[in-house]
Amino acid sequence: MKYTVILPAAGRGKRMGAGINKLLLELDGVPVLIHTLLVFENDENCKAMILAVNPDERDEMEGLLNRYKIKKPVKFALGGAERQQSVFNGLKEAGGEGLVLVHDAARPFITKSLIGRLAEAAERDGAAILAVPVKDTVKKAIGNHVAETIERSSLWAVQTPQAFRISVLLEAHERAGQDSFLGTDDASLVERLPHPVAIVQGDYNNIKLTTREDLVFAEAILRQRDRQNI
Ligand SMILES: Nc1ccn([C@@H]2O[C@H](COP(=O)(O)OP(=O)(O)OP(=O)(O)O)[C@@H](O)[C@H]2O)c(=O)n1
Ligand SMILES: C[C@](O)(CO)[C@H](O)COP(=O)(O)O
Repeated sequence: MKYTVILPAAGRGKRMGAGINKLLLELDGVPVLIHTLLVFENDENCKAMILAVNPDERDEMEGLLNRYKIKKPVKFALGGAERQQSVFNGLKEAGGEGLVLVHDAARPFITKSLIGRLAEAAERDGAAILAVPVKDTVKKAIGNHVAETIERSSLWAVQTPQAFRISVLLEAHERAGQDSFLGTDDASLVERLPHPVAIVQGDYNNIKLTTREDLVFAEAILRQRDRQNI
């Protein structure tokens, strides 16, 4: 099933500490942003991309799209102070019906097969997310002492893309705005409608480049893919 993908790309990469938007850092000589966009460029089910960007980075990003010959339709939306606002601004450019995916541009290791499985689930249930079982024990703290250990068997580490029927996501963002609710992912806005959200098994390689250590993992993933000719 065909979809439009919204790619929030307007963060400032504070935790990466590179002094620039981490999406402009290069992996194997190619900007992180382009690694991510090429997956959607090469997915025949992707109809169009909507990139939420910082105004001061738009020209540079547009130049990268031309340099790396991104041919699919790309619309630009205004990045917001929060990821949620960036996504909402992108959503307003997505048209009113069909399937929309929201994918962190900082997750360059997404694959067509994961996207396909996710889109199928969202087509069926109206909303679906990629997630992987948590591997560490997770605890709640009060100050720097343990308050509670969370039962791990039902915990998932959530990834993107997250996929939705456009009408569902639009209602969720509008409701969150009315309630001044700020979520760290789009699914949390849909859950509170309430609307069911399906979980689709993701991949531990589908990491979000957040801190410097992630760049080391990223280079290792690229080397592994080169060896496997992915
Ligand atoms: N106001 C924001 C914040 C984030 N993002 C995007 O949302 C994705 C996930 O955000 P995150 O990993 O937190 O990126 P940054 O906000 O750049 O990181 P930091 O919080 O360390 O500054 C990234 O592709 C980022 O560019 C965005 O479009 N608009
Ligand atoms: C959307 C997300 O990638 C799901 O894990 C995550 O919540 C984004 O968090 P960030 O702090 O905006 O990177």
